[in-house]
Amino acid sequence: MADSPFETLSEHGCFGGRQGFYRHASAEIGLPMRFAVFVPPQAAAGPVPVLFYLAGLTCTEETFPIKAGAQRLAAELGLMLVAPDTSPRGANVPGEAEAWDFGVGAGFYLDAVREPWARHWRMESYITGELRALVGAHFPADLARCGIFGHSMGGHGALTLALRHPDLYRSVSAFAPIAAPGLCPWGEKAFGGYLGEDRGLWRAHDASALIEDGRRCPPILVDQGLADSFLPTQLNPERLEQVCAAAGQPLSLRRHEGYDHGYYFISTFMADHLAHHAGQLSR
Ligand SMILES: N[C@@H](CCC(=O)N[C@@H](CS)C(=O)NCC(=O)O)C(=O)O
Repeated sequence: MADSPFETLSEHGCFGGRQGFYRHASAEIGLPMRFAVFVPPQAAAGPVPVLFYLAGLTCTEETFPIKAGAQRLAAELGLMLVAPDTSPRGANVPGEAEAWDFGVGAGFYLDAVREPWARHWRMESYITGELRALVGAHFPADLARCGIFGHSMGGHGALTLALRHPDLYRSVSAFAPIAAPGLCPWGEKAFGGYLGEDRGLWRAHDASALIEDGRRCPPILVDQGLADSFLPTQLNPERLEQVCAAAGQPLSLRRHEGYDHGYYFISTFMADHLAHHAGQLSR
C-alpha cells in the first residue's frame, strides 16, 4: 500500500490467520514505534473484536507473539491481538538505558510530565489514541468491541487504562500485575521519574488507588503465581483484592502454586484470559 502510514516488517501465516510485525512514525511518541498484530481467520468476513496486550519490563512487541501462545485460541475465538512495544526507543535521553526498570523498555503506560521524559514517554496517549486509531483504520478491527490485558508492568497498564478509559475497553485482565505501583519499588521509581513527587498524581495511575477513589471497570480477571519472585516486594495483589472488595468492583483473583513470573505461567493461563475477554466482548 503506497500511502500506508506504517511499514510491514514481516507477516506470517498463523493458525489460518496472520501474525504481522509493523513499524510507523508515531506523532505521539515522536519516534518510530513497532507493534505486532495477529489477525484471525474470521476477519475475512468482517471486523472482529480486538485485544490489546501490554507487556512487562524489558519486553518488546515481539515478546507476546513469540512466547504467550495466544494465537491458536484467538484464531478459534475470532479475536485480533495487538501488542505494542513497552516504551519509546532511540530518544537518546541521557540515562534512558541505564536501568532495566526505568526508561527504555519501561514506559509504564502513562504520559510522563517530568523532563527529560515528557516529550517522548507518552505511552498512554499512544495506546489509547494513536495506535488504537491506526489499528481501527488499517486492520479489520471492531473498536466497539475492544479489550485490554497485560503482564506485570503491562498488567498495571491494562488495569489503569481500563479504569481511566472505561469508554474504550469492555474487558480487562492481567497476569501478575503491579497492582499498587505507588506502594512498591518499581512503581516508586517510575512514578517519581515520570510524574514527579506529587503522590496525588501517582494515584491517578495506580489501579488500587483508582478503584479506591471511585473508578470502576468491567469485571477483572487476575492470575498470580505463588512462586513469582517479584510477588513479595512488587506486585501487591492483596491490596487490589481489598479495594475491589470494599468498592464492589468485580474481581476474580486466582493464585497458583508453583508458577513464577515468566511466560510459562502466562501461556498456561492464556486460554482462560482469552475466553474471559471473548465472553465480555460478546455481550
Ligand atoms: N530484567 C530482569 C527481569 C525482567 C522480567 O522479569 N521481565 C518480565 C516482565 S516484568 C518479562 O516478561 N521478561 C521477559 C520474558 O520473561 O520473556 C532480569 O533479567 O532478571
